[in-house]
Amino acid sequence: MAKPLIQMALDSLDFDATVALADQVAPYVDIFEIGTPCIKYNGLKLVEELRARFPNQLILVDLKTMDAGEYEATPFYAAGADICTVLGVSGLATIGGVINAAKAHNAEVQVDLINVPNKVECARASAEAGAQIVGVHTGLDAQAAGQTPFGDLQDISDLGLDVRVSVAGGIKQSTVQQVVEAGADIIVVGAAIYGAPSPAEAAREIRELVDAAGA
Ligand SMILES: O=C([C@H](O)CO)[C@H](O)[C@H](O)COP(=O)(O)O
Repeated sequence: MAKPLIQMALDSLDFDATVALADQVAPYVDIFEIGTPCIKYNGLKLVEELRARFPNQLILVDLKTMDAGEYEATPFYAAGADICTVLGVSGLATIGGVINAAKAHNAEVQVDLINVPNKVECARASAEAGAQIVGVHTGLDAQAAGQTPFGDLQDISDLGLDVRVSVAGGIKQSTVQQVVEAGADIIVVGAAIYGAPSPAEAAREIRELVDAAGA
């Protein structure tokens, strides 16, 4: 099994603070996620900036597309995104549109299972449609209501689909081992890094934990 990748969620609205945070944690992360509020606020310019600064990290743009898949995703791939997200609840027509846009740019698609009622069915259909990643995701609002992604992660990774499985939703140092053991290929961490007194130190700890758990 390949070592899981670490995805840092950049969830600030501030352009310069986002770039500065990315600089601090770059040695420890594999993927920069431009979070949904951040990409809505800052747009393509931030994708271009991070693409130019970080040739060694993948860039995921968390569009959470709900309609007009190909039309919405195309400029973000053209600006340098390696991965864009589309909502599982959008349906296969929209997911297929984002897959078309990704193919045209030799890039990838993540289907976000957030709030999907039948996650197993959606993950299967997304894999069959050609998505490369499915994301098990407990959003910030659901986390505030006490939910976690752990049960869903196990259900989706147990399917053994030909996709990578990403997990997001309040992952922190104490839950890294659990999600690696449950089969996560991509571990998304936001608040546990950007909310730490030293984001670089928190990212370094997460890197060590992921590498140790995946060894
Ligand atoms: O995707 C996210 C959320 O929907 C806002 O865009 C977060 O980036 C993701 O949940 C990771 O952040 P944490 O849950 O704080 O680790």
